[in-house]
Amino acid sequence: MVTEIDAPGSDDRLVVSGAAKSYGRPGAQRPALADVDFSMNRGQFVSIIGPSGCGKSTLLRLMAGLEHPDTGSVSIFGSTPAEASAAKMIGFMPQVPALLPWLSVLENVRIPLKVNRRADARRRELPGHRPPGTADPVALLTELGLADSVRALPHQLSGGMQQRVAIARAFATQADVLLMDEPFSALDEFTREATQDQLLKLWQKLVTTVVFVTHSVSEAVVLSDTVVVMSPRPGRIAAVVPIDVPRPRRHGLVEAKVLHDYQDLIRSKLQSAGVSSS
Ligand SMILES: Nc1ncnc2c1ncn2[C@@H]1O[C@H](COP(=O)(O)OP(=O)(O)OP(=O)(O)O)[C@@H](O)[C@H]1O
Repeated sequence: MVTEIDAPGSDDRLVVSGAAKSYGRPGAQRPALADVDFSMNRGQFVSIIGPSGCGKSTLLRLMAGLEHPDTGSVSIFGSTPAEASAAKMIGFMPQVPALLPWLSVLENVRIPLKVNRRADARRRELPGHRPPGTADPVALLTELGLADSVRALPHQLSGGMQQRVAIARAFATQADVLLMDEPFSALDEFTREATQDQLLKLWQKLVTTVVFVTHSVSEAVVLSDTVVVMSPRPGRIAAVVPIDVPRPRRHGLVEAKVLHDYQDLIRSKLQSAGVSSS
């Protein structure tokens, strides 16, 4: 059964159906993911939360086409992850910013724009794609508060600033879906909250679909339309929690209380799934 995260729509959904994945040599394989089903609509911000080792990154890699499920399938708006990846429909943001140290901030953001024409042509041929396009790197960096740092080298920036450069780079190609693997886990709380706000502003402005892996219950609640709770290894979808709170979510005591209630709900779902603490 596919867990619907929102109302169904034709090719405008990202769908994972019955995906299972094991690692290890034949005869000694250990399952990492078992029978994962869900679907989400274009433009949603969905977070995946679960205990360490439950397969969150594996699931993201299946969506990115970096690995293949042993059984089941993944559809990115009607295309396979391999097709979507070749057509640059997918942006991937890892835990570490992975900036090229010899290039300036601006040059780092421009890297994915040196996309060959073949990728643009492929994107036009696929169903459910956005028209190939780019966001202006300087405008993105300005939006992220880095207008004065465009000529700086990565080592001259703080960790939070480097992560913002990586966000700008991820948004630069206007990918249809951004897959983000714990991008803020190394940031201090203050920087993390500021960076979350900036990510949300760009997400709303550029109308991108985001799948965001995190260990943080509060981060998942404040960012997401829907939080997907995974059980311990082998990972399954234990619960899908829509966060029905208007945006922006940071202001006002009433909203803060609602957000805390959602955090409690997700913690209880994690406990029911067999996670001892979060
Ligand atoms: N390439 C691999 N080879 C062998 N085992 C792997 C490989 N990749 C992941 N695993 C195992 O699969 C399981 C799921 O890993 P994964 O990194 O997806 O979990 P995770 O939920 O993202 O963990 P964390 O929250 O700690 O980052 C883990 O037990 C991990 O050791």
